[in-house]
Amino acid sequence: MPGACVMELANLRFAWPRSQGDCLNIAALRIAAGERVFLHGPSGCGKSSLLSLMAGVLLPQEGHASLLGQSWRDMRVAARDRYRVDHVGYIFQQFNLLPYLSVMDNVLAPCRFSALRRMAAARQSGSITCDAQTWLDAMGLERALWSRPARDLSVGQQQRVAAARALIGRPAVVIADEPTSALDEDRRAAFLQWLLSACDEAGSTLVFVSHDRRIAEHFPRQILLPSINEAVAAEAAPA
Ligand SMILES: Nc1ncnc2c1ncn2[C@@H]1O[C@H](COP(=O)(O)OP(=O)(O)OP(=O)(O)O)[C@@H](O)[C@H]1O
Repeated sequence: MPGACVMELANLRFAWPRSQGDCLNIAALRIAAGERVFLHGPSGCGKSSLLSLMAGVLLPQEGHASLLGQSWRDMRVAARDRYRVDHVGYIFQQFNLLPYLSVMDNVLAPCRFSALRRMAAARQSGSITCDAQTWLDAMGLERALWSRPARDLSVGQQQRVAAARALIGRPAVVIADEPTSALDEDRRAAFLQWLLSACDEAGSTLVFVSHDRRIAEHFPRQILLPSINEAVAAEAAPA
């Protein structure tokens, strides 16, 4: 049984400033609570732009994008930023860790900005530090690394820290933009298993972007974002 609607896009049109045409033109897309969604398509088709619209980083020129029933357009910039950190854990392709901060402090960062995440983390695990430990353990990150600056870690280790940071405080949605592109095949498979299990544990909906169709089989729902000329998001048959 699909859960309540977490994300909704309707009659959405988005164009980058000074671009020739529309980047995205999506009639309808709904993502339900607890879904595992694999979003794919060729380079430049608009996957990262779509994630930014889902997370309220960008606003469409036309149509509607909402998270948990709240339209991004109805919020001012500061309110959008707060709402995003409250409800979205974002894993970036380049991790975006603060290199001079420890692994633990990087993971705790969302709790510094979001009272909601802070309270959820403390309620679930007893303290925000214990919640950070939960997710670092869930992502298989060795304890000896937790006090090290993020810049000392390997690419694969940094990506796991980024995932733990996304999961702390159990946000409604985890968005992952090409999180495995810098990992070799073994590390990619392990990262994916850790992330899927951790999202189950957190009860977070997962929207995962990748070029790599081999990953698709791990996701019950796959969405193909065709080239911008076709300008329609279509549900793809399972790979
Ligand atoms: N900041 C920007 N300003 C102007 N145009 C942009 C900007 N970011 C992306 N675009 C354009 O929007 C289109 C979609 O880009 P986007 O990064 O969303 O695609 P993508 O599917 O994620 O690509 P990739 O798989 O290569 O990461 C591209 O034509 C790109 O050149």
